[in-house]
Amino acid sequence: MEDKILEMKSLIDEIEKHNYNYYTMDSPTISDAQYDALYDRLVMLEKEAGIVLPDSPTQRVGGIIVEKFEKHRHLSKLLSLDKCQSYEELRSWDARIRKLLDVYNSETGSGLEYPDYILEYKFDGLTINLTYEDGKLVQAATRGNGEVGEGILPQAKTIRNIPLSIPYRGKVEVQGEGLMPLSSFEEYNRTADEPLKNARNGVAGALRNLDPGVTSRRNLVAYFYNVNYIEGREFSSQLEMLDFLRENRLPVNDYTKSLSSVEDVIAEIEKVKSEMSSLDILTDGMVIKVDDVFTRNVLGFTNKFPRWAVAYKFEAEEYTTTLHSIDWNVGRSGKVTPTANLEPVDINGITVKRATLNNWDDIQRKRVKIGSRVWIRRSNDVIPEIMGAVDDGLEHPEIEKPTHCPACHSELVQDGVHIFCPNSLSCKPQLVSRLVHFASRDAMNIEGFSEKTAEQLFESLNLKEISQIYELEYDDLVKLERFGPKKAENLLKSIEKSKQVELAAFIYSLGIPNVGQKTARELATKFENLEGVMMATEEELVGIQDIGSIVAGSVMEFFHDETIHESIEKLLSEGISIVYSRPDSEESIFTGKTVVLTGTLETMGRSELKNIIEASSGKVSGSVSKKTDFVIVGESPGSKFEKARELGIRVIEEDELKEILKSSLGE
Ligand SMILES: NC(=O)c1ccc[n+]([C@@H]2O[C@H](COP(=O)([O-])OP(=O)(O)OC[C@H]3O[C@@H](n4cnc5c(N)ncnc54)[C@H](O)[C@@H]3O)[C@@H](O)[C@H]2O)c1
Ligand SMILES: [Zn+2]
Repeated sequence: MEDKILEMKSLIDEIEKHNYNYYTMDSPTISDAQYDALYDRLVMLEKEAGIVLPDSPTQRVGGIIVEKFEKHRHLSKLLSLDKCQSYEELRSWDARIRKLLDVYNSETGSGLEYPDYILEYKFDGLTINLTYEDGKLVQAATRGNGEVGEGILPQAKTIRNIPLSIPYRGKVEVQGEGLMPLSSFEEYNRTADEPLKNARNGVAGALRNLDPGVTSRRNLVAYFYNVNYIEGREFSSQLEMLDFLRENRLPVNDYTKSLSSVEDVIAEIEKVKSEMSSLDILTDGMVIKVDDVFTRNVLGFTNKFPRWAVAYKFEAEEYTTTLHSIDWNVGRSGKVTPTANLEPVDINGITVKRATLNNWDDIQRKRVKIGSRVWIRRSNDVIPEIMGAVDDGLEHPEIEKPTHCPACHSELVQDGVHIFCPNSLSCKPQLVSRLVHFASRDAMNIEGFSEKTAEQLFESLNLKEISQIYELEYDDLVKLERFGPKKAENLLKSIEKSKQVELAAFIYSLGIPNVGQKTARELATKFENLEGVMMATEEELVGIQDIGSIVAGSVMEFFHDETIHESIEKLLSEGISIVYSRPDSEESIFTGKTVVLTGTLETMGRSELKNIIEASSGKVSGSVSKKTDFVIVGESPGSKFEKARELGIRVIEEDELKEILKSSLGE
């Protein structure tokens, strides 16, 4: 008995910790199946011991409500659902209901019939409870702890199929589920700088985000399935309730099935199960509800679940396998990250041999060791993630934290939770992936520049700096292995072609940390020229829709670096010319004029200024003559400055230049 209570206490602590991670932080650290195993064990112990400790999670719904949201007390408690995972359990649930009704009938002398069941999808998203008053949407809330939820009205309003007003005038609360369609999820991840792990995290993170702009960009949908509270109206069945929802233009999923026995329910589940994977929304099972409301009232509730409904959960798409070893790899930014080598396991026809772990802290937190059995979750075709280790009671060797770079053996440095190889100048994987990124299709688009090519250039031609790509010569290339005259020529041609580049692609090619293609495009649209991006202030940056302080910080820090300025300058002097696609930015005071540059400008390189002037059809000339219209003067100018004064040519100093550029580029 003592032992049981001790185990219950430790399970309660552990489950509470997972509840917090799951419901409050939206970032579970173990799989649902693992969680359910802990939970079921606790339920079993409570049954065996006949004791329920006062703080047991089996007596409560949901998680902790965070302060940052306004609180909303639900007009009627939002419950969880009892669950079953096999048809056997489903049959006993049905038998229990029939027994309860038999007892009711014999005690009251009524002739209540065995119920019809309504089958619905079990949507796997985040519960939303909407409050309408006088036909107006006045609140939206999460389930929270069942009694009090978090007010997320501005966030919910971004969901396009939620009506802001309904015909029904009485006070009403309707319950449904917010979901991120898989198509939105894929679309989002295609361009996101920080991809979402799965659609469920996508919706929870979006609705519980203080910035409704974030919610809006995730393109969520919602489906409603319950009238939780209503004034001035009663329903006699679930079907009638669903009709009410539809009449009030609340989105109700097309799938609802009415069935008259548990065997019919099972047959129907078998049928829909096979079609589930083609749905655009996540479902993790089916919900079976007694249709008749009077019968529901007879059956009643436990403190956590209605007795008249149950969730049939599909087997989770989670698998276990053995972790053999960890590879540490160096990325473009020098970040050293772990990849696990696994005993191959088949997941829906795909053989999985490798999985990610985020960093060393993540390995510790998940208690993953060499030889552990680990849970992996397939997250929409990307390389699967390790969710945690199975506690098998065995001692396994720890995974060691690397101290030296696996590629160049430099001593590693820790920055926050990540470790980095500081040798950015000659650490091969860093350079190779930087070259590959630079040449990639969405960046400079140098056709035929593969990873293999980058490695060859690094190894055989000692190519260490990106600008050296533009100094490659036919004679160098042709003698490389796997290269012949044709291939050498083609590569040179595509290198030449890449010199005309759009601003967004050029920004992307620089590989600024946290700046993906999408952010690069936004920067290009906002600033319209490279100089603007390089000089951007924090205020200007965070003013852009999708840019927060982290990305803004990355951009500023990147351009703060003198060596970055030099390498950009080098690229431009190799003949890279940025195509400014905004047509009206071409008209400026330089249009049709001849300009001479002298001295050093603080804020931009010469080649860049030359590009800007040429983009507005101006000409840059090397010497001052009577034909010169302007002389732009920087720090320590040469004799051209004097000549300009002699000839009375208009001199533009840097401060004035900035003003001109700002106004001519339509700031
Ligand atoms: N991995 C973890 O750390 C962790 C932690 C806590 C919870 N969990 C997971 O969450 C589960 C428990 O969560 P829960 O209490 O939210 O229960 P649940 O998600 O299993 O089911 C109840 C909820 O289903 C929703 N639902 C979807 N479709 C519905 C429909 N058609 N009709 C009625 N309701 C519908 C409702 O919002 C309801 O509140 C656990 O079994 C576990 O899988 C995981
Ligand atoms: Zn290194």
